[in-house]
Amino acid sequence: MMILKMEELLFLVKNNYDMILVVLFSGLITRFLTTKLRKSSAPSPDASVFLLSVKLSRFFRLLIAPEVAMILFVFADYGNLHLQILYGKWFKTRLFGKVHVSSQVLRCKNILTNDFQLFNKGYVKSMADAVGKNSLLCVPLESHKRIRRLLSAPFSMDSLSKFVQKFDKLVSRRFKKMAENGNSFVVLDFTMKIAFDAMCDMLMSITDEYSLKEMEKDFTLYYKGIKARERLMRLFEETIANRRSSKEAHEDFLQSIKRFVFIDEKLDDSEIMDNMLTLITAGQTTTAAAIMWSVKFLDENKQVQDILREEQLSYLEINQKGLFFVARILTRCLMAQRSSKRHYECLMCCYGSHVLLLTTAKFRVEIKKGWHVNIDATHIHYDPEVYKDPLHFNPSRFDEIQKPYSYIPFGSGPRTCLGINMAKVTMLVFLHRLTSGYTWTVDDLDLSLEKKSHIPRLKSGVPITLTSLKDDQI
Ligand code: HEM
Repeated sequence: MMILKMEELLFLVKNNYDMILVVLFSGLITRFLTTKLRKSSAPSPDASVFLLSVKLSRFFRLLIAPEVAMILFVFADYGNLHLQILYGKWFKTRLFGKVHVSSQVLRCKNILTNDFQLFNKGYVKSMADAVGKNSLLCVPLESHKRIRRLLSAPFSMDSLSKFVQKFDKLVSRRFKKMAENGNSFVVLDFTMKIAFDAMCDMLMSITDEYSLKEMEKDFTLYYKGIKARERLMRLFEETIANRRSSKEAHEDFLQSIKRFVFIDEKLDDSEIMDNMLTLITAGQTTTAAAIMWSVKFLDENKQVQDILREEQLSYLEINQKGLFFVARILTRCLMAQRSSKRHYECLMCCYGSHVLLLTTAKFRVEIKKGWHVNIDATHIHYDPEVYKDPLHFNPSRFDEIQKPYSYIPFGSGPRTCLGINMAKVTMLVFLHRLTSGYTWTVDDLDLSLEKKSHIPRLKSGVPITLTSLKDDQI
C-alpha cells in the first residue's frame, strides 16, 4: 500500500475535497445498504464497500457534471487515486460494465510496444464524437498506419526547423511586448495563445490577427462542448478548397498534403479536416500546461533557474551571429522541461486488451480479452522505486540514463505522441527565450488545481511579471 506524507495528504484533500465528500457520502449509503442486505451472510471486506462507494461517487458526479467526456478521464484518475491508496500498484475494477486494470509498474513495456498484436489503443466514444471518426485517435487499426504516415510531414526535421525559426520570432516578439508593458500576464493563457497561433501557421498558414481570434473563439467553445465543431469544419473545408484552386506555394501542412495527390496514398478531405482538429486539440493544451509547470517549478527552484539561465546565455554568446540551433540549447533546458513534465503528467493510455500475462516481482496478473488496461504514467513518474525522492524537482536526475519505460509522458511504441518533437522544440524555444532574456516574479502562489481538466493545471494559470535582463543590468 502506498504511504502518503502529511503534506501530500493535505494537498490531495485540498484539491479533491468535493470528491472526497461525495465518496464519503456514497460510502455511508453503501455501508448502510450492504449491512442491511447482508445481515447474516459472508464477510464484508472493507475493500468491496470502498470500491462500491467509489463507483457510486463516480455515478453521482456523472449525473451532475456537464462535460461527460472530460469527467470520464477525471473519474479514471480519481478512481485510480483511491484504489491506489487502498491496493498499491496494481488493481482491477469494473467500471460501466468493463473490467479495468491499472498498471503503474514498468511492465507497461509489454503493452506499449506490442504493435497492436495483443493490445489496441482505445479512446472513450465521446472523444471520437469530438474529434471526428477519421481522427488518428479513433480510426481502426487498418487506417491508423496509413493516416499516421501521411500526417507525419509537418513533423519531419525539415518542417520542424522552419517551425522553430517562426516560433522563435513569435515568442521573442510577444515576450518583448509583455515586458515593455510591464503588466502581469497568465502563463497558461499566453502559451495557449502562442501554441494555437503557431499551429494554425504550421497547418494552414493562417497568421492574421482577425482570423486567429475568430478561430480561437470557436475553439474555446469547442473545448467546452462540441457545438463549435461544425463551424471549425466549415472553415477547414473553405481553407482546403481555396488551397486547391490557388497557385501560390506555402510552407505548411496543407501544402505537403497536396503533394500526396500525385502518389497512390492520400488523405481524403474529411480525414484531413478531422486530423487538423486532432492536431490542434492534442497539441495546444498539453504543450501549454507543460510550459506553465516549467515556469512554476523554475520559480520555486531558483538555483535550477540560475543554472539554466547561465547555460542559455552562454549558448546565445556562441550564436552571436543570430544563428539559432536547437541542438545547442538542448541540455539543461530539456532537463528542466522533462523534470516538470514528469511532475504533472497524467495522460493515461487506455487499451482494449487481448490476453497477456504481465508479471512483476510481486504480482502475476492475467489480462483477459476485452479488459481495459490503463498505464498510469503519473504514478510511474512518482514511484520512489523508480525515482529517488520523486517529489523533488531535480532536472539533474536526467543526467544519468534512466531505466527503460520509466519516463513516458509521450507514451511509447506505435501510438507514441505524433507531436513529440514539435512539443519538445516548442518548450525548448520558450524556456530558452524566457530564461536568457528575462527574470520573472509569480504573482499568485495559489496551488489549487483546476477542476475537471484532464491535464493537471493550476487554477491561477501562473500569472507572472517579466523583467528584461537588460533592464536589470542598467
Ligand atoms: C507536452 C506536450 C504533449 C504531451 C505531454 C503529449 C502526450 C501524448 C500522449 C501521452 C499520447 C498518447 C501516447 C500513447 O498512447 O502511447 C499522445 C498522442 C498523440 N499526440 Fe501528443 N502530447 C503533446 C503534444 C502534442 C503535439 C504538439 C501534437 C501535435 C501537434 C500532438 C499530437 C498527438 C497525436 C496526433 C497523438 C495520437 C497518436 C496516435 O494515436 O497515433 N501531441 N500525446
